[in-house]
Amino acid sequence: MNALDFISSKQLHLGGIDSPSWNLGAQDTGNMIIKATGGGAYKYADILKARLGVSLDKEDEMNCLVAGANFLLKAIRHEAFTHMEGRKEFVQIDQHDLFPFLLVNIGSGVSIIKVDGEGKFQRISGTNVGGGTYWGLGRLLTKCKSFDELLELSQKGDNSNIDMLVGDIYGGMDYSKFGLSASTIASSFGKIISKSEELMDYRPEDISLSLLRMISYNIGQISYLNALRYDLKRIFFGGFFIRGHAYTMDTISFAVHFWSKGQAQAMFLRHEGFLGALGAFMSYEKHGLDDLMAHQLVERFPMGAPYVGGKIHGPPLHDLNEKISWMEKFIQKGTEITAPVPMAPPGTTGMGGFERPSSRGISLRSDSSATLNIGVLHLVPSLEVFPLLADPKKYEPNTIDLLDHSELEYWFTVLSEHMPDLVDKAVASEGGTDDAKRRGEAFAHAFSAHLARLMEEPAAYGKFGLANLLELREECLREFQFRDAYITIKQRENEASLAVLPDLLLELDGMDEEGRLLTLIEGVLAANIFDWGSRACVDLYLKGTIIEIYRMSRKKMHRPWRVDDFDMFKERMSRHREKPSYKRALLFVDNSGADIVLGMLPLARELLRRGTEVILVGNSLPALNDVTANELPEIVAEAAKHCDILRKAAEAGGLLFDAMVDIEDELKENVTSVPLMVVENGCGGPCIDFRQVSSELAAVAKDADLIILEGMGRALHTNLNARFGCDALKLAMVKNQRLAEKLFGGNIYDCLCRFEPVDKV
Ligand SMILES: CC(C)(COP(=O)(O)O)[C@@H](O)C(=O)NCCC(=O)O
Ligand SMILES: [Mn+2]
Repeated sequence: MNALDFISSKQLHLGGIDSPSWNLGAQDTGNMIIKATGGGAYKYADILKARLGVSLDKEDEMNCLVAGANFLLKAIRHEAFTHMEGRKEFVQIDQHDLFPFLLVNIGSGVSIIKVDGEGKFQRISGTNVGGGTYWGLGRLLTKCKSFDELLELSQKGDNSNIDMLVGDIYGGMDYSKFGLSASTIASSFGKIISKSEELMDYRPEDISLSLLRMISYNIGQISYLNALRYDLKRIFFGGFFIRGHAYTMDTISFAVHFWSKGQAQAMFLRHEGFLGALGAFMSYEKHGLDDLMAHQLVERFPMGAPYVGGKIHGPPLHDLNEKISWMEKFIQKGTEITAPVPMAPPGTTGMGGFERPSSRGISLRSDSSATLNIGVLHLVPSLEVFPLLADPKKYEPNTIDLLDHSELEYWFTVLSEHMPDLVDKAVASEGGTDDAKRRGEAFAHAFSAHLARLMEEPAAYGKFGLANLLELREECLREFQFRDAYITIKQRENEASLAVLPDLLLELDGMDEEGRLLTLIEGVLAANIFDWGSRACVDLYLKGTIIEIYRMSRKKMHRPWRVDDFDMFKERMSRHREKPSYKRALLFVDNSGADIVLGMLPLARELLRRGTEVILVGNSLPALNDVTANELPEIVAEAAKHCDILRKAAEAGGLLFDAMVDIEDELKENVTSVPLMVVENGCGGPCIDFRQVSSELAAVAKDADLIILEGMGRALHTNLNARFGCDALKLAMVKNQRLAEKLFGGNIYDCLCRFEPVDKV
């Protein structure tokens, strides 16, 4: 009822109060049909019609379940995971090798479905002993008021008080001939028959645990036997009974593992609670979602649910303050529900039965109470897999695995400590108004709540690497309408760097080719120090001007660098004297200011001078002080004022169309240069995931034979281990002590110049 009031008050069924139908005041819902499935589609049809005027179009439950599962497994990265002894491990299913599989839906009863393809499935078996049995018997035998309460209770139980164990029969010994340990359950609830106690004499915790184990093992066993019948290796479990409950998943996994002797694997789905609803949604005709691919979907984790694509769906709010206070309440709520569920002290779960599935600590808690781990899927049809990845299936962008708790803890601290400075910059970027301050505070709350959630459960958002975490921070800023937190800093640094560019170019032009190439690479590495995302660098900026820091950084460029493939690169660059070494180079640029102006642009100029087409690849959206693709043409235009090579190339690449009004006619006629172009990468964070890049980038990449990745985000945090189908040069200064130690046994400010030719030089 509350939900209906809520929907109706905000007219959500009409698309929200800011939809055109709301503005027109015409709330004609006469023809509005919503696809629905399951028992609820029957139960709530009348009331939905009466309250909202919406009719339900009922879809077959089994069809929907299968369609939902197929969609998730094909379209969502790392949708499936295993859960053994409290450890969640994500599994990447190859969408071309998905079928056949067994889908076990555990609702009140259990359906066991063999899925052979899209719309091709068979209900091969089932059992009437399911979630309803657990809840029904549990309610009778304990005083629990809810299913979740019953589950929570089981975590504090000891089933050896209820179940008859092998050890009870054999005087505490194993029945080793059949591999049955003393703690194996011989008979669920069997111990009760030999005692005279009444129900009230048994602990509800123990009863709940025995029940849960009895039912979960039974389902696991029946499922495995069915998998065996059809020679299926993969079993996916879903349905109301599981609802992300770690202990239930462990028990089922254990049963499948035990009976199959490790041959079959129980898997679970991150979004399993949505199978039916998704399937019903998929049944709309012509929604164009049939051929969705994982690379076109971006999962985001907004904290302020009412912000969707910058629009606010919520009660009629009059000004931003109201939105923020609403949001703050929501965030408050979000933080509360991330508080860990109190756990039973270790050892009290004296489990018998199959060897005790030992879930570790807080991972026993149910995910179902935490709403923050469900992302919002954004369809971005223009995203594509980068065509130059050597093997997209093997590609893993993140170098650091945040599922490693010590890593997560470290980065949690780094990002938390960086928050005050980031909020300062963000607030200043929006004029430092009271409104900006409030949003700054709300942003800090939201991002902290995400961090807390992940600390509590590292796998809460699926397979989440450092790149995702850094992007999440940018998404949070955008969610609170900070368009570009470092805009002023970026502009200031661009100006200062452009002012000294002519001198640098003059110096470079006085060098021979070999010396120049080295100076240029040194220049890129040195200028990569301008990184407002690094704590150490931000501290440095308090001590000197941009140019002073740049000079100091240049002076410290002693070779050999920590990773130093320069000679190999130099050799490759001078291989063909008569024709260009490379036809087309993609330069993945990083920071604004000296980094782009005094580092990457001069390197681009060198490549152009040697006859290589250059494409500068910039971020689609701002992230820290990274230069965006939008900002690049203006920077190039300014630089081109001091340099013929850049000017001609930029003209050839169509970059100077508006910017250069004062080009002389003779120059215009004499466009013989190879082009310099700019494309966006499709990213909104400081790293790059090559499984999802802009189609524009994918298109120009097809003819590229060199890629240069610059900066920590793009060449270290991500892609350090990535292999490409063309030559790759990875350039970065390591601006973090721990990372330098961990990756290279080195120190902060060490440099990486890694050259990875496809054919060895
Ligand atoms: C956010 C960054 C990846 C940006 O580095 P960049 O790509 O600009 O070289 C980097 O600054 C970083 O990892 N910072 C956090 C670690 C620290 O403050 O030491
Ligand atoms: Mn950067």
